[in-house]
Amino acid sequence: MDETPVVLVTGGAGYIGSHAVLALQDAGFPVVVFDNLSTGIRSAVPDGVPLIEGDIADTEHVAEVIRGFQVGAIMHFAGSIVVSESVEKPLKYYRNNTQNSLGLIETCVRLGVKHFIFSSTAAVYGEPEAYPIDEESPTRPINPYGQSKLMTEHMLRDASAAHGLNTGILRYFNVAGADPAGRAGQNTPAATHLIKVAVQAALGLRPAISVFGTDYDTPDGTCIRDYIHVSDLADAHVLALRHLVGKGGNLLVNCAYGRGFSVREVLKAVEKVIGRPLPVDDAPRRAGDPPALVAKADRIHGLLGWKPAHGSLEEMVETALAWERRSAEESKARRAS
Ligand SMILES: NC(=O)c1ccc[n+]([C@@H]2O[C@H](COP(=O)([O-])OP(=O)(O)OC[C@H]3O[C@@H](n4cnc5c(N)ncnc54)[C@H](O)[C@@H]3O)[C@@H](O)[C@H]2O)c1
Ligand SMILES: O=c1ccn([C@@H]2O[C@H](COP(=O)(O)OP(=O)(O)O[C@H]3O[C@H](CO)[C@@H](O)[C@H](O)[C@H]3O)[C@@H](O)[C@H]2O)c(=O)[nH]1
Repeated sequence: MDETPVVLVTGGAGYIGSHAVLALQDAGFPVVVFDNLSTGIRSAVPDGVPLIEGDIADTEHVAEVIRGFQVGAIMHFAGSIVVSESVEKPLKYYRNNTQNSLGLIETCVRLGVKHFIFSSTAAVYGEPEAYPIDEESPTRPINPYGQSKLMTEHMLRDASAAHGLNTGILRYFNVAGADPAGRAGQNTPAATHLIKVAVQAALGLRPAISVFGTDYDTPDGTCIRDYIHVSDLADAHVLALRHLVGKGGNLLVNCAYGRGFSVREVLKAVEKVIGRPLPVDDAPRRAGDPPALVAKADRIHGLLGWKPAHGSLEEMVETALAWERRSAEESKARRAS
């Protein structure tokens, strides 16, 4: 058994994928990144890691890379990720998240790649009837993004049963923060994520931050989410891969800490870190947003022995802020030269 197979990371030039690449490297796995750079950036891929620029829709290109690098495992991060956009452009999401995943899964089965780890999402749960949400909670997505991901989960489950593919389905809750050592962060300039937008507003890179919806049925009227630090999430991927390599089979886990913060609580944490008020305005609800998503996260601890190391909201804000500040300084220096 090859205990450290070569890992093909689709979407490895993106936010979470680039942190997973670092975690894989730190753990001694050889890595290849495959990315079309639609939202990812070249510089997010560490020196020495091959970056193959291509689209996962091009299954022959993917197959060539799998053969060429003798890939033994896939971590599939590539996808379209903005919930509200998925409501406006659902077919983009079914194409990029569902159809392109189908092509990738088929290619893996055809070429005998043994392990497949998939970036799924809390959005598969829709508007849960009970909290906290465990992995057996009903999956009834309320937006095309969540639906497009759930369909991929089903394909993986069935492909595993029929073809013996080992699968790890990781349902991420809200991912935030940046590598504490400053090696990676969230680069997407048009990112829509709350903590990213808030730290950009804190640095004056945006005029203000809007609170989308203040009339939800939650204690302060704003949406509640279970935020997870991206480096803890990246570590969970390495543990999931080791689990599949060692034991085979299938894994379905929530990736979260099991506690929720409202939008207003997050903005307060940012204000505490920067030591002054943020420019905040109240705005209408955003399409496709469920009021609350908070996980039961016992399974990931039990099955993988996962021990989060960066769980405080302050650390998520601080690392995101440090990354944003550095990126802003670097682009200022580039413009000046
Ligand atoms: N960010 C979150 O809070 C969150 C939560 C749950 C699940 N996820 C999932 O995690 C994964 C990574 O998300 P992220 O936040 O890093 O997003 P991201 O946009 O930073 O990364 C996605 C990467 O995939 C690449 N890509 C997209 N389509 C591609 C294609 N057809 N072929 C090749 N490359 C392609 C992009 O260039 C980018 O580098 C996504 O699948 C997303 O659905 C993210
Ligand atoms: O400028 C902003 C940005 C966000 N929000 C609110 O903050 C919460 C979190 O939003 P955001 O950070 O955009 O994340 P989500 O829409 O919850 O989606 C993220 O988390 C999901 C899992 O819970 C993943 O599936 C998605 O890919 C990922 O984008 C929501 O209530 C938003 O309405 C604001 O009020 N103002």
